[in-house]
Amino acid sequence: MRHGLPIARPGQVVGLLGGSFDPAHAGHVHITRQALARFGLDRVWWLVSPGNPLKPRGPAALARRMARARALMDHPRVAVTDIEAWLGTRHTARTIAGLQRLYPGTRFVWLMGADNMAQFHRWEDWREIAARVPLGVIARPGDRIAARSAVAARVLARHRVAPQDARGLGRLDPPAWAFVNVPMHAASSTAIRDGGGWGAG
Ligand SMILES: Nc1ncnc2c1ncn2[C@@H]1O[C@H](COP(=O)(O)OP(=O)(O)OP(=O)(O)O)[C@@H](O)[C@H]1O
Ligand SMILES: O=C(O)c1ccc[n+]([C@@H]2O[C@H](COP(=O)([O-])O)[C@@H](O)[C@H]2O)c1
Repeated sequence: MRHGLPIARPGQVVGLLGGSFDPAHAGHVHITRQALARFGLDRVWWLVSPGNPLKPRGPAALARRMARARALMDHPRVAVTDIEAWLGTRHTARTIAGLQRLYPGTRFVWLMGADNMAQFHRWEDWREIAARVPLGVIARPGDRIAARSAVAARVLARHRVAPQDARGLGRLDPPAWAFVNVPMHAASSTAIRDGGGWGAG
């Protein structure tokens, strides 16, 4: 897959890691590897966003972010994609609806760091997202408690899957979500931008 859509075989479980990736960093690579193992995923697709609808400042050019992400994420079961630009979506609910139409036999899991779980109730149609796909939430320094006490975590409390059962997450019918307390990685795009640029990972 270079440009356009990646291939998924029917029945595969594909984790979707949406992000600004402005720029991609070692934390993204770390959580991707953790997600493959802990959530029993066959594949992970990075969805490099045209722009987070909640972030006031637009990110760097998509082509530049894609190039950086592809240079960094080198794994046979991971694809770096610009699917949202291709679909013309930037709201996750619409992206997932589009992917489910395009890949009717594929099971998707939405992946996110604990910081995004804490904000999840502010996303457009977040309840629809939780009704469409299981959610795999990964620990992030400083945000573990916020994620587990988040509005969405409370609303979805009875659908939470124990961490030891998270490997089967992709085979469950939504709503279902799991929080996994993996070894954490402190990298962040903000820190890289504040540090003066995209030179370091
Ligand atoms: N170090 C990390 N640990 C856990 N999750 C992470 C980490 N870095 C990024 N993520 C998750 O990856 C996804 C995409 O993150 P994003 O591209 O916004 O990177 P970021 O470092 O959070 O960027 P920014 O600092 O600009 O907000 C989000 O779900 C985010 O929670
Ligand atoms: O759909 C929304 O309303 C929405 C609001 C905030 C963030 N998101 C998505 O969350 C993912 C992570 O965003 P970011 O900027 O934290 O990397 C990315 O795929 C965004 O499109 C989606």
